[in-house]
Amino acid sequence: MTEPIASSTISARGLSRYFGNRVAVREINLELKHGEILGFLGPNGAGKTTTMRMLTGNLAPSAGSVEICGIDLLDRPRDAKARIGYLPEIPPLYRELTVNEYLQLAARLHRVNNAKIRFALDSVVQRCGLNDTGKRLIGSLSKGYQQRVGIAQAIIHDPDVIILDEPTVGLDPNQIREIRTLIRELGTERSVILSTHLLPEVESVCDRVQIMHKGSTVFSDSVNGLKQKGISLEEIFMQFTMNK
Ligand SMILES: Nc1ncnc2c1ncn2[C@@H]1O[C@H](COP(=O)(O)OP(=O)(O)OP(=O)(O)O)[C@@H](O)[C@H]1O
Repeated sequence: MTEPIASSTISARGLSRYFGNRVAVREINLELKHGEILGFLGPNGAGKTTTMRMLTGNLAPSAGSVEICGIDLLDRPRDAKARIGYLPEIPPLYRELTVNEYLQLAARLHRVNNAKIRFALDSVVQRCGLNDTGKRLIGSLSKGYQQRVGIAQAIIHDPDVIILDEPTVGLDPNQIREIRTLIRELGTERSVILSTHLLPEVESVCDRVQIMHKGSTVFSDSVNGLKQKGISLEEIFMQFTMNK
């Protein structure tokens, strides 16, 4: 089937999620284009992970819609999900597999054509700096390298949208820098949503920022726009999320 030409890679409208009577996410709108990196911020419990799980088709919304490259995620989940790569907060790694075994498995799960698996694997290994680790057990790798493997599984099927939930948590400053560089590279040709509690990370890597608080979007702007106004992200974050 010919896909519609979509200007947005990801577009969420009125996305809400209730757990029993409690509202975790309330009427979120979110839009991203090719080559944009969005910093997704909010205090603990704001609803970021719940939103990202809905955007990736891992949690059904109570209301609202999500389109990935113009494809409705609820109507055509398989086609829409083929265009999304997701690194959850706890990366879905199998410690007892080697890096190569795991990435081959990830490629199959993402339905990469058998004839293209070798190429896909070589390309993510190169891209994520995993050369020389192919035969090592994932459980024996440092946390930084495990995180690279987590990102590699998220991009092995060459998705248009990459969603990363706190990808630098627990890493040392050198590892953080390396992962940031990788995210910047990925963001030049795809759309990336980056959830993080590190505000300097957003200022250095992202084009736009969206802040959630108590389930709702409370702020959204371009990072350059903030810089031009001479306002730091920390001031904005505190203004919109403290004592409210
Ligand atoms: N499966 C669930 N059942 C009940 N409540 C849930 C469930 N998942 C999330 N919640 C609630 O939804 C709200 C939003 O949680 P969520 O994990 O999305 O926040 P978050 O912004 O990602 O937080 P953090 O920064 O701590 O990861 C919280 O009040 C949380 O307790």
